[in-house]
Amino acid sequence: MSANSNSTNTENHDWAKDIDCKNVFIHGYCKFENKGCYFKHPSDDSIEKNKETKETKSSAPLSSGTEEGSSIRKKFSFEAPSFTPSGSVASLTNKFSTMSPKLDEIPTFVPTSQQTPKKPQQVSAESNDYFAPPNSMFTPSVPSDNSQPGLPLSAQFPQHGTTAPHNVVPEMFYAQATQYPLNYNLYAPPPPPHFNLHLNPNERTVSSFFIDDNLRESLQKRNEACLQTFSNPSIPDIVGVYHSLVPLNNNFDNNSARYGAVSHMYKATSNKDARLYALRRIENVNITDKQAFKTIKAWSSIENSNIVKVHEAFTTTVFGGNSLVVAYDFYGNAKTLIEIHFQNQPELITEQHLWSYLIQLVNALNEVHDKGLAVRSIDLSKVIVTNKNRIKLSGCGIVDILQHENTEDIAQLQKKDLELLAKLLYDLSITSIYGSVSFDDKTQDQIIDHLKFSDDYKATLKYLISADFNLKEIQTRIAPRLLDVIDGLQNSNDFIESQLSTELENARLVRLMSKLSFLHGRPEHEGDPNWSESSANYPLTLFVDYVYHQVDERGYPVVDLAHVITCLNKLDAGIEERILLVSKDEKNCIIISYKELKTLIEEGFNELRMRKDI
Ligand SMILES: Nc1ncnc2c1ncn2[C@@H]1O[C@H](COP(=O)(O)OP(=O)(O)OP(=O)(O)O)[C@@H](O)[C@H]1O
Repeated sequence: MSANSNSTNTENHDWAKDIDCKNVFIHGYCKFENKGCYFKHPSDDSIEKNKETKETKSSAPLSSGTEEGSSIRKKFSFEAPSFTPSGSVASLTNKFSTMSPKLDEIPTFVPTSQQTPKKPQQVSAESNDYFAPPNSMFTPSVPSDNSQPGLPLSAQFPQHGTTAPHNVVPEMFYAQATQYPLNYNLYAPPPPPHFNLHLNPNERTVSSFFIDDNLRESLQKRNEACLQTFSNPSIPDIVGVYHSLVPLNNNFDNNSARYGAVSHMYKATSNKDARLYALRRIENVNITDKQAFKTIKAWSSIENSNIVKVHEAFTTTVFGGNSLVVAYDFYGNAKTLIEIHFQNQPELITEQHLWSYLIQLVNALNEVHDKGLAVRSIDLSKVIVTNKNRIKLSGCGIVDILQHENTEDIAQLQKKDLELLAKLLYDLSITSIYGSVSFDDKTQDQIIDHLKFSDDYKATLKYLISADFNLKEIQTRIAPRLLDVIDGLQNSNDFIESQLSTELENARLVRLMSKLSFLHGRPEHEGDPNWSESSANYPLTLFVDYVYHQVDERGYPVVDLAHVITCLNKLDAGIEERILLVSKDEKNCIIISYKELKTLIEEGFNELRMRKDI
């Protein structure tokens, strides 16, 4: 019964004639119209019009090809830019139409996967009509400056976590819902800290059982970089004892010639020990004198945490023309200081960074100079960052080979190292005031005065650029700061160790779960008296139900990871605690300790392994 029609005919209802009928608003029509409802109804004409519109909308599928579909998508593209099931677009549209539809007129929601797949159109950066299947890695984006035609594949195709170039045909992503290695972007980030549950001291969240998200992501990226493969006819299959070369240069400016010749970096696998190595190749160098390699032995004997270890150097013609190749330790996903602090999304340089870099570089130089060598290539592009704030000199030994005829005194070369160190620190420091201070007509000392760092740091930097310092003196100067760096390193070490210990537990549990899975539910155990309800092994079946198959009082599955992990931990430890195991039909009931269960598993698993020998 319409609320609107409750009034009697004797009353004057003129006051209602300009007020829209709520039935039309709620149901789309008023069944009391012309039957006593005094409120305003839309004219018959407009109802017909609306009906027609609704029918067209619900019958025409909103495919990417229809004009209507694309106009609707454009209209709402800022709300749902990536993936909008057509049904929900239609219902949104209906919501915005003058007249709301009846419930049964709202088009049914059809998930995209059930529709006949349509060939996606070429995506252009100008268009907002993105197609991004759920779980895909494809994120439409404005092209990155690096994406140029003609570049090697690795440069053109997005790495995980980076944006895709705009001219990618999404077809290839269409078929790739699942990929290996995993797309770590699919891991949901933890909620903001203020959403965290207030836990009692004895309670833990599920994430606390596993490795920290950021650490896991960075390790995965590193593994992914190690597993990366590349195939291109321009790269030889085998170089010396190395094969499976993958170019590492993100910078395709072949004119950059820091060694006076064009250089390339590759990841490669050694045929000798199957380990990964970083090969630096210098193009077009003709070295015939064996004496050129005389320092390589000394370089390869250096083992320092701030120097990338040198392994060997040789010349080759497999790239076409003469090339010098030097093999180094490989660090997955390492970035140069330029890449970290000047490119893409540059990391802001803080005083903490600068002290830490200075201390690490002094450590590296100390070792090199003690061995009677000089680095001769300290440059922002020749220092790699292998972990947070952890840097290493990456191009050692090359200049010695390329300039073997240079007869300069080693003391002179070592002094130049110090100048290069000072220049590197100065270049990094002044980036913090780029744009805010004009460098014209200013001496380096005056520019340093503008830095927003501590007086201590500014004084040290001025001392470094005075070009009149030696390594021992600088070591004394930076000594007080060493404690901060050591503190940071120890904290990071403790953190990583604690994370490692959580993974250690997981590995233990995986072993245990594997043993359980080997035993439980084996088809050949069906009808086997050793696994019947009266057998000694029966508690294992009940235990698996107890751990994984519990239901709550309403019959819903209990999905409680904490329960699973607690039970498995107790089982692995084989403690004396006893549990009550009840069969599904509640007819059997067993009280058993974790210790006894553990013995059953061990015996069952050993028996399984022995079976083939019998
Ligand atoms: N030992 C290594 N292990 C892993 N990656 C490395 C190693 N040495 C360098 N890289 C990486 O290889 C890439 C190219 O290094 P390279 O030194 O050629 O830098 P660049 O900026 O291209 O220098 P240049 O302009 O001299 O070519 C960088 O991303 C760098 O982080």
